[in-house]
Order: sequence, then structure tokens, then C-alpha cells
Amino acid sequence: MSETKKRRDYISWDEYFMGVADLSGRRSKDPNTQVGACIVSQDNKIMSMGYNGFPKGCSDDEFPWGKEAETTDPYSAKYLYVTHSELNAILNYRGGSLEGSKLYVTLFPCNECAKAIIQAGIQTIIYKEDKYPDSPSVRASKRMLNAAGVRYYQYECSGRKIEIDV
Ligand SMILES: Nc1ccn([C@H]2C[C@H](O)[C@@H](COP(=O)(O)O)O2)c(=O)n1
Ligand SMILES: [Zn+2]
Repeated sequence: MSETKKRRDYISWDEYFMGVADLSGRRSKDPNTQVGACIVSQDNKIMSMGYNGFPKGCSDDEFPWGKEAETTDPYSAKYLYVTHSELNAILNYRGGSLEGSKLYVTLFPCNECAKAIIQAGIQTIIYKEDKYPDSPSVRASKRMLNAAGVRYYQYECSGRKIEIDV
């Protein structure tokens, strides 16, 4: 006989959206840090996604993926060229306004992304990791987010392993 009750072990909204952000980050070619972002409407519809990478036309094979610390030449490190996952998610959105939306992101937003997040009207940030909390970039980001009234909190890892076959 077939089951008539709904299944109980379905994933939560937070697991779903952070899972999508995480999956998006797996498209990143950055050898050191892969970041994924997923923007969600107030009624839990996915509006946009992004990951860190070089802009269109800037080849992943020609532009550098190294860190500045490993070289003294800033032009041969990734930082001047890479677009962050949050900014890509904002720019990938083609539907109009992101006012009141939520951002799921696997790494705490930097100051540049915070500016874009605030100006886009994103209201809430749910982040997974805060890898560089003492960096000027993250400190400035928090200062701006606090001033602008953008709410942020850390994703509570459920510990559930979500496997997908592709
Ligand atoms: N919120 C953030 C912070 C950083 N990124 C990107 C920028 C780089 O590709 C990478 C960080 O590299 P690392 O210094 O850890 O080697 O992550 C981002 O997309 N969003
Ligand atoms: Zn950023």
C-alpha cells in the first residue's frame, strides 16, 4: 500500500537556500576560497544566484588566481579582478527590485558587497562562515550594515548531509 502521509525528513528553507548558495559556490574557479550566494524573496522564491569569478570576457585561464601575499605585484593576484559572489548575484538579477529580499551567502560580505547589498535594498543576510572577521573590509562592512539597518545572522548548521547525484 502506498504512503498517505507527507514525508517528515524534507529539508528546511534555510537548508535549502544555503544548500543552493553552497552549490553555486562550487562553480567558482578560485583555488583558495569558493563563495556562493543565493537571493531569496520574502515569500521564499529564489530570485538570483552567484559565485566568485572574473567578469565576462576575462578568461579564467589567463587572469591570475594567486593571492597578493604570495607575490609583490598586485596585478598578478586575483583581488583586482574577481567579482564577489554577492555582487554577481545582485547583478545577475534581471527582474527589477531586490527590495526586502534575503541573501544567503557562504562567506560574510566584504565592504564593497555591503555597499551593493544596502543600495539594492536587501534586508537580511544569512551567512555561513565569517573567515576574516578582523579584516578592515569585514569590520567596515558590519559598520555599514549596522548603520543601514540590514539584519545579519549566522546560519545554524543543521549537521545534515545533503547528497545529490548528478
Ligand atoms: N564575501 C566574499 C568574500 C570574498 N569573496 C571572494 C573573493 C575571492 O575570490 C575569494 C577570497 O579569497 P581568499 O582571500 O580567501 O583567498 O572569495 C566573495 O566572493 N565574497
Ligand atoms: Zn565582496
